[in-house]
Amino acid sequence: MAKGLLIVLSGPSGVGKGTVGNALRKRLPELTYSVSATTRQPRQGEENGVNYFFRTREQFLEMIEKDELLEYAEYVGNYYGTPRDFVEQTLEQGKDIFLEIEVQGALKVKEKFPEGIFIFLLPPSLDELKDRIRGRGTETQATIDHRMSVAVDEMNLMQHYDYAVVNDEIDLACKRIESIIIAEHCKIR
Ligand SMILES: Nc1ncnc2c1ncn2[C@@H]1O[C@H](COP(=O)(O)OP(=O)(O)OP(=O)(O)O)[C@@H](O)[C@H]1O
Ligand SMILES: Nc1nc2c(ncn2[C@@H]2O[C@H](COP(=O)(O)O)[C@@H](O)[C@H]2O)c(=O)[nH]1
Repeated sequence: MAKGLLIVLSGPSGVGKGTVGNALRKRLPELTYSVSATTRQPRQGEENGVNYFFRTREQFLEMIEKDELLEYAEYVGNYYGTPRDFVEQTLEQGKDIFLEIEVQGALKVKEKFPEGIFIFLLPPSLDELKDRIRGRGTETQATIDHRMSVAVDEMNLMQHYDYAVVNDEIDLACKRIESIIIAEHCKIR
């Protein structure tokens, strides 16, 4: 059986990865979505095992030690990582899997799965990016400033990706990503 496609959506904080990812879930229910582990505190409304597996720092370090993560990164003071078994089993079953992760982690996945599809989500402008992080109302001013300074470095790594998609409008960004996935399925490998 042919393996599924590994699709990675990445880009700076606040660009809309989660929003676009959620919209894609409705449009593409046949995709399997990876749930990450993190040491950050849950935001209001977030559920353990649905949005993230919320873990203590000790539990996360144990996952690293046991090699249970496909990749992990320390991002703005917290750890985030992709549980390995779920990704590998999904691909083996011939199903596509979708990861929504930050840039350092995406580049580590690329080293292990160069055949994956790496999509960089871009904001229409840096001012709009800042407005989106601030508008979400989940971060302190210090975290917003930190995430914005990381964002500038992250944008410089876009060249390592296969596709750049501008998230100007959620619906358009989803259509662009859907088109990429359809085209990748038609590719002669
Ligand atoms: N196309 C868009 N137009 C306007 N606002 C948007 C758009 N996409 C997302 N947003 C808004 O921007 C904010 C950030 O979006 P979201 O949380 O999805 O970003 P993210 O990239 O997942 O962030 P993080 O990496 O910090 O988790 C949210 O308030 C969301 O509603
Ligand atoms: N390298 C990884 N990055 C991840 C993973 N899961 C989520 N993320 C990214 O972290 C930042 C911050 O997320 P937030 O929920 O605190 O706003 C964001 O860019 C996520 O995409 C992961 O498993 N590995």
